[in-house]
This record gives sequence, structure tokens and C-alpha cells, in this order.
Amino acid sequence: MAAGGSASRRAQEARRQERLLREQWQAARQQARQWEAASEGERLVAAQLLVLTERGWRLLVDRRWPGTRTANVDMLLVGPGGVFVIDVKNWRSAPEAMDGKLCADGEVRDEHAAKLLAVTQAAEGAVASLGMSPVAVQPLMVFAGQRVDAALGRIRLLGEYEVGPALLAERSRLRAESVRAIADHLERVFPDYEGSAVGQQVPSAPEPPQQTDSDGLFDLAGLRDAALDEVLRAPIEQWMTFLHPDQVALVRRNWSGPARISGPAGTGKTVVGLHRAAHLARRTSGRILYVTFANNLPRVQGTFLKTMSPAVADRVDFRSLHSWAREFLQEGGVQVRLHGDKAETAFSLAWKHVGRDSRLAEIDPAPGYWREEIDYVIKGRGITAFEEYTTVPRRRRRASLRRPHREAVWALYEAYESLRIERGVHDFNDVLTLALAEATRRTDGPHYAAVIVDEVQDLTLVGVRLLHTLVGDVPNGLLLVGDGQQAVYPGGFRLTDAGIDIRGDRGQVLRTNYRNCKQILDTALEVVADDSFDDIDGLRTPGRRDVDLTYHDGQVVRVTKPTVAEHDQALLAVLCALRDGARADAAVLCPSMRAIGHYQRLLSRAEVPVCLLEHYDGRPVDAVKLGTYRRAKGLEFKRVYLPQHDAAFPNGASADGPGVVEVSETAREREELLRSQLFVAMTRARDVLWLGSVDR
Ligand SMILES: Nc1ncnc2c1ncn2[C@@H]1O[C@H](COP(=O)(O)OP(=O)(O)OP(=O)(O)O)[C@@H](O)[C@H]1O
Repeated sequence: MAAGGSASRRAQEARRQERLLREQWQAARQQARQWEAASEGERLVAAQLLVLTERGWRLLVDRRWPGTRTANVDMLLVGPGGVFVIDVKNWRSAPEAMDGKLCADGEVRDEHAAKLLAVTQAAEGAVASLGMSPVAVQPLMVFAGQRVDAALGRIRLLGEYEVGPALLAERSRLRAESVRAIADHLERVFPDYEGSAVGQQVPSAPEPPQQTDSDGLFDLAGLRDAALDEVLRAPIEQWMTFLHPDQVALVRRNWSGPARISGPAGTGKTVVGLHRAAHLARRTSGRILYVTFANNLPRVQGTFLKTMSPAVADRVDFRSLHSWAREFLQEGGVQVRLHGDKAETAFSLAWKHVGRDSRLAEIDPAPGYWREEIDYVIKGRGITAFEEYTTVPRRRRRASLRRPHREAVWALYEAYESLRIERGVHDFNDVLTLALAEATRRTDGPHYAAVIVDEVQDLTLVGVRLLHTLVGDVPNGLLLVGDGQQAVYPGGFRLTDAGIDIRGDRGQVLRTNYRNCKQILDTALEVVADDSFDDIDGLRTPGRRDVDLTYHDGQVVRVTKPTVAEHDQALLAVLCALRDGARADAAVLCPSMRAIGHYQRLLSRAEVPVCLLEHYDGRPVDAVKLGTYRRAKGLEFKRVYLPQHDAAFPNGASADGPGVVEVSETAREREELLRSQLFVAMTRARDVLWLGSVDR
């Protein structure tokens, strides 16, 4: 769209908003004047808020705090922006938030903040039964006659003139019917205190609108801009506010030690993890660490949290495990020389000298399998002695290794380690091992109130131990979120191997898939139907799992062409046909970096805007996302395109399950992993899954 057209539309909308607000403001002022039960300060603030009631908000004034005889709540405001618990203050001077304390006139007045937080908790409890996340309930202190916009922990401090624009500028979370239902519910839970409810109707004959931009009290320009931004902004996703009551219960739960949330793809595990992070950040003064293995996911999740709960977003650190560990080591003065290429060369040399002609070639002649054995079984589990390796359960590894094979692996490992050390470099496992040693040694922090690990199945045992060490077994300290079926790296671990004891209600399973339509989920489950797997709790789980679906339409489109060129043309045709805006929710996913290079060139030549997943941060951008299956972990898109999706199954095994050709155990293991990756890629699709094949 041309920029000029958009500017003139915006100007037109601005004029319309201004006219509307002027009328609403006059009506609200008149109504507040008639309201006699309120104090002067409350009347002034109510006049501001009554403007919002003309825009779909509901204001409840002077309510009784449930469970008390005399305590009251000044105002409860429910609207598109959520639920606000409001305490009105008519102080002589403006408040300040100093060192986490509420101050005014040189005095500390923290008791006011404590009371507001307590009543906010009561409101959170009241709306939880409606499936509303606590992050949508916000405490506000509003100061009559003052100009303020500050934060005191999770409490927002606003002046009388700032409150209207600030609330209108809140992201739209609730639809009109939800506003009604929630306000009705709160009206029952917080009964009328002194018969002083404010009616929602404006008087029939408001004063004639005045043409000045401000008439003393009212920040018309601020309010107009906020209203305009709200109109032009896309609505946020439903889950930012509403959860299933079971999910809300998990978000608010008190766990006496480490806890775990599991469940099949698309069952809202991350959603619960994010709400939990926001909830804990609001309940504690410490920092929350939210970790995943993938590099790009923290950026996306950070964007979501900022949108969902901006007041606490800066208290949650979204980090990938390795980048966090490196920074942690740097802070502790521990030198790390991570050098992937040099470590790779060290391994290649070790393979050449002691691996290639050893007994290992009998089992698998490809060095990759043995590199994984070292990475995931030996170093990933922190094994440093051969005797330990001889007995370790090689989880998720199919090929059985007898003692001579293990001796050969160990010789390869030792050769690799000495060549690596000779070169003075570390590999990714070394970073975690060093960080674990440092975390165990340090007694002075880093102090996290809680650690939430998403996609925990992708971590190594050392990684999980490291994160456990940061918080130990303190109540609400460690939360592990993940699904063993979506493991996209070799090897594995059990929680008991890491010394993490999750018992009773601290292990929770989610079962309702909110993301995929039935056709897409069935197609994806078909791929892994025969791959039962061991989850991190040690339970053997069948590949085809029972999942409850929420009703939603969608389709699987299969396209088979005789040549790659024709296949790619078919892909381009559907991508070029996407309307403006639709590319923002479309992703082309490939199994390898090589394939990514191929499709990036193809799309660029056809001038289809592309955003690589490693640059994607969760904010809408009208470009087709492009990345590997692994990079797509934890993400989702309306439309997902998987070109040549079955090309990666060389040994006769198809993408629709294991094949019939005799294959080695190591090849089986690889294919199982490829199927898991394909399953992950398929389950990223909400509405359309495009599966391309070349019938060679
Ligand atoms: N209560 C809910 N109501 C509506 N939609 C929901 C709800 N909970 C989650 N969702 C939606 O379900 C989808 C999947 O959520 P989420 O990414 O948290 O699942 P997940 O279990 O972490 O998935 P995966 O393991 O596949 O990455 C999201 O689109 C989210 O919007």
C-alpha cells in the first residue's frame, strides 16, 4: 500500500477519534459530577475512567473486599485491556518509587502498595475460575490532581491525567462478551460497598462539546493517540489472557520442589511456561531465568512476554542455554575458548588416527555416529572415566555396544580430547561442564528465584544438572517443560539421572491440542506412529498418542512432481499467491542447511520476501519464514510448507513410517530422529500443511 494513502487514512481516523472522545469526555464529566458518594479524588479519577466506559469498559466503584467486613476496593475496571484493580489517592504531592518503596512527602508509604497487591491477588483468584490468567489482572494506583507515570514492582503509578491514555493504549486482550462476563462475575465477588455503583449510561443530554484541545483536566491529545494506536493494532492472540482453567491452575500453583509439565505437541506447554514466568515475576522480587536449547526461541518468547505482561518483562531473562552459560562463566572470570571448527578438526584427526580402522566401523563406518556418541553419551552426561561408560545406559541409542566397542569409543574420545586440549579450544559440551563446575563452586549466585526450562528434552544431562544447581529443590524453583516425542537430538537422559525428583502433583501432563487441525495432527502422528519413545520420566510412551483436539478447520495439501524443478515451481506458485500480510504467518521449513540455501536462492530470485528463522523475533513481519526443522522448534505458523519433505529417508523408509528394507541399527536410529524432526516441523502448522515430494 502507498505510504500517502495510509497517512491520510490515519489522519481521517484521528479526526474521528477526536470527535468521539470529545463527546464522551463531556458526558463522563457530567456523570461524575452527579456521583455524590465518592470523595473528591475518586470523582476526578472516575471522570477520566468513565470515558473508557463509552468504549466498552466497565467500571465498578467502591466494592467490598471479599472475606472482609470493612475493607474496600476503590475501583475495579474491566475492559479490552484486561482487569485493573485501582486504588485512588488524593495526596498533596506526587508519589515516587524509590529503591522499590512507595514514597511521598518524604515518607515511605509501602502499606498502601501492600494492600493493593493483596486485593489484586483476590481479584486474580476471582477471575481464575473463568480461565483468566493472572497476567491480565493489574494493580494501578491513580493519583488525583497529579501527573505521574511510574512503576513500583508490578504496580503502575499513574496520574489522573495519564490514566485514560495509558489504559486505552493497553493491548486489546478481551472481547466485548468477555468484558461483560468478567465484570458481572467481579460484581458478584466484590459486592457493592455502600450502594455507590456507577451506572454505565451517560446522561441523555450532555453538555455541548467544546472545541479546545484541553479543558483543564483532560489530556485529549494523549487519549486520542492511544485510541488510534489501539484501533490500528492487530488484536493479540487469545492465549495471552485466557487459558483453560487447568492451565491457570498450573500457572498459579505452589509446588514444593522441582516440577514438570509435559504433553504432546501443541498442548499449550509453552503458553503455561510463559504465564508461569510472568506470574512468578509478579510474586517474587528475584529474577526468573527462562531457558531453551535453541538460539532463536528466547527472542521470540521474550517478545511474547513483553506483549503479554510488559510490567514484568524485564525481570525474566530469556536465554539459550549455551549463551547464558558462556556469560555466566565470563562473569566468574573463567576463560572459555569455544571454537566449533577447531574442535571439529580435532575430532576428524582423532577419527583418522584411532577411529576409522577400529571395530567401530563394523557398527557404523560414518564418523558422525561416533561424534554423537561422544557428544551426547559421554560428554553430554559428564562421564570422565571408562568404567562409568561401560555401564551407562545409552538412552535412545539403538545400536548395542559390547565392551570392545566401548573400548574403541573410549580410545576415540581420549584421542579427541587430547587433540582438542592441544589446540587450546573448547566444544559446546565443555562450556556446560565448566559452567556446572562454576555453579557448584559459587555460593553467591547468580540468584534466580526460579528457572523455567522449555523444550527440556533437547538438553543434555549436564545441561539439566547445571540449571538444577542454580535453584536446587526450593519451592517453585525449577520447572521443566517439554515433550520426549519432540526430541530432535540424539541420546537422552532421565530426570533421575540428574538427581531431580519429581513426585505426585509436581508432574503434570497437558492433553488438549490447541494448535493443529485434525487432518494435520493425524498426518504428523502417522509419521511417528511406530516410534515409541522413552520420556525423561522413564516412561515408555507409544508414538501414536491420544490427544484431545479443539475444533478447528484446516487442510493437508500434498503435491508430488516428477522433477525438483517442477516441484519448486509448484511451491513458488503457492507462495507468490499469498496476499499481502499472509506471508507473516507462513513458513518454509527444510531438514538441512543445504536445503535452506537452495530455497533461499529460489525465493529471492522470485522476489518473495524472506525472513530467516534465526532473525525472527516473534514480531509480525510480512515475509515468509525460512529455517530448518530444528530451528522451528517451539514456533507455529498458520501455513507451513515442507518442500521435498520425504527426501531425507534414504533406506527405503518413508516419511510415513519405518520402511521394509533391512537397515542397520544406527541407520534406524538416524531415521527415527529424522522422523521426530519431521513430526516437529509438521506440527508447527495451524491451518495448512503443504507437503511437497519429488517422485524420482
Ligand atoms: N487455553 C488456550 N486456549 C486457546 N489456545 C491455546 C490455549 N493454550 C494454548 N493455546 C494455543 O495453542 C498453541 C500451542 O501452544 P504452545 O506453543 O504453548 O504448545 P506446546 O505444547 O508448547 O507446543 P509444542 O510442544 O508443539 O511446541 C498456541 O497457538 C496457543 O495459542
